[in-house]
Amino acid sequence: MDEEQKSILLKTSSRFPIPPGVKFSYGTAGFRADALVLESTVYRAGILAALRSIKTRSVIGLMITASHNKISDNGVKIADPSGGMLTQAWEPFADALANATDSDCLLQLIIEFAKEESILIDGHCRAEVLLGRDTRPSGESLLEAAKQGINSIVGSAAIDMGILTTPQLHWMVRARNKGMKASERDYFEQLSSSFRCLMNLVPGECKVKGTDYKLVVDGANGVGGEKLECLMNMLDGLVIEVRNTGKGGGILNEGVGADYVQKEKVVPQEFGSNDIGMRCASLDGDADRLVYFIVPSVSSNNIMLVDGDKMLSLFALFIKEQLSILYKGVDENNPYQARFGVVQTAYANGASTDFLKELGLEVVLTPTGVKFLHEKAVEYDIGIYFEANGHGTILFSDSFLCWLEKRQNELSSMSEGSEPQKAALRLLAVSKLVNQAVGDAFSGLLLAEAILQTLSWSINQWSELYQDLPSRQLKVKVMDRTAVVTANAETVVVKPPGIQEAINAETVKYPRGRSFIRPSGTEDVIRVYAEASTQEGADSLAHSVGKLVEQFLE
Ligand SMILES: CC(=O)N[C@H]1[C@@H](OP(=O)(O)O)O[C@H](CO)[C@@H](O)[C@@H]1O
Ligand SMILES: [Mg+2]
Repeated sequence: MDEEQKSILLKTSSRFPIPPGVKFSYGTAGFRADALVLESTVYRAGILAALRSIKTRSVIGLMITASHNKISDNGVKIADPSGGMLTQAWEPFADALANATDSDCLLQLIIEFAKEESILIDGHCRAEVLLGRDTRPSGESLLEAAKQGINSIVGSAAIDMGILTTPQLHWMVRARNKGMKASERDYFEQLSSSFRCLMNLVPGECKVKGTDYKLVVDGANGVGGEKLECLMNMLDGLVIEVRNTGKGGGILNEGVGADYVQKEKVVPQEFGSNDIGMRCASLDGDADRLVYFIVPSVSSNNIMLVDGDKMLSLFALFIKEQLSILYKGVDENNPYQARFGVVQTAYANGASTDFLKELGLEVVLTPTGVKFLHEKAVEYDIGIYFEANGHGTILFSDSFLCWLEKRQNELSSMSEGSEPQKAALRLLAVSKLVNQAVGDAFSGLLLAEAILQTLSWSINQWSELYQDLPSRQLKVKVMDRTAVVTANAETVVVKPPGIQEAINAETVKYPRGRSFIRPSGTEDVIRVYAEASTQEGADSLAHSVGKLVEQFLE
């Protein structure tokens, strides 16, 4: 590193001193904290993104968002060249950078890391970082900090893509690195044209018309509502009404949004008795999560939730069905045996896991956080992953897609319009509709809508795929959440000693009881999950385990 580069880093970093007494950690989904303490972190994440771009000789993404967190929080996460999350191998460097106490330490860290990773910071390797942010008011000044971080590595370009959903930015990074068109318009085009393709394949007798079949979407008062309004104007065969777009004065994630709806299981604001029985959906603050719900009656505020597990189940069922139709037309000696797998976390409702296994699917568990689920899902030809909260996607391997294209061409010349050919076309359309970089509420929504129409199902039929086991989630505030250490995809606590035995002793008291705890990676809390055969049982188990957390961690 030459002297000029060093002095630029020293000078710019001195403008972003780290706040005293805060420890930053690249958690489940990047750095998150009160926006007031984040400028130095975002500036440093900018440096990291530029270095990652030089190292990988690819375009990198930097997204400023705190998703479902409250509006005063913000956060930053990095998208790798594939469009997926930053490689976990760089997380310790991200932590070290964010916590470096002053400019000299920061410079030293960068020099050492660049040496270790053989990153040549000489101004000749050009770095390119795409920037996106959600609608949080703190986003603009944090964006400026990110730009300064990126620009402090000589030869780097920061490209502001404006206000975006998280999945849009990840999609753009992936598209750029694949040499494809990567504007927001291209993203909307890809989604709307693959949706059109699926809708054109809906059997004639299943086609529904008119506004009776309207979908009502809660936009969480965030970026998702605004962007969905753009997308829906490009869609045929689906009527969407968006509420909580953020324009009506509502506050981001306050009493609205997918996280609120899924965790509290109550009606979001602006929804009520007029919506009884309607198909409703809720996005989270950066539109990478989606859940569906129904308002069942006026008498209570409760909803009937169709969560990520049920979305996963619908998608898995549909894909399995299309594969079996497709294979019917394949030469027995030469079928492509697609490896089809499902990835969930410990938060998946036990009933969903049973359902998926009964379908004959391979189900694996990973720790919470898309980075873990995604990493596992890419091992399959078709890997579906979903968190119960509605974050997930379906990944297709290149080799399977290549075979599928070829097979589709054969089928169209041999038996145009046959069921196997339609199945091939549907699977190809799904691979384009579904964001291959990261979970995307818009992809999920359009796929769910297309499948419901193809099967001619109501949301009630979907919901009845299986009966959720009653569950409850709680958060417990403790002195030090890192005192809880888990293993086996977070299903067992190994520290503090003794707590797992105490949790077991509580759990056995409840029929179909299951409970686990883990430190949150996005909030300063310990999360408690409990499941049992009755709601009272789940509530009481969660409560008792919450008490254990207090006892063991005070
Ligand atoms: C129980 C739960 O919903 N946890 C969420 C939440 O992570 P925590 O580490 O639990 O705070 O935010 C993550 C990022 O959005 C998401 O991936 C994850 O599923
Ligand atoms: Mg989110």
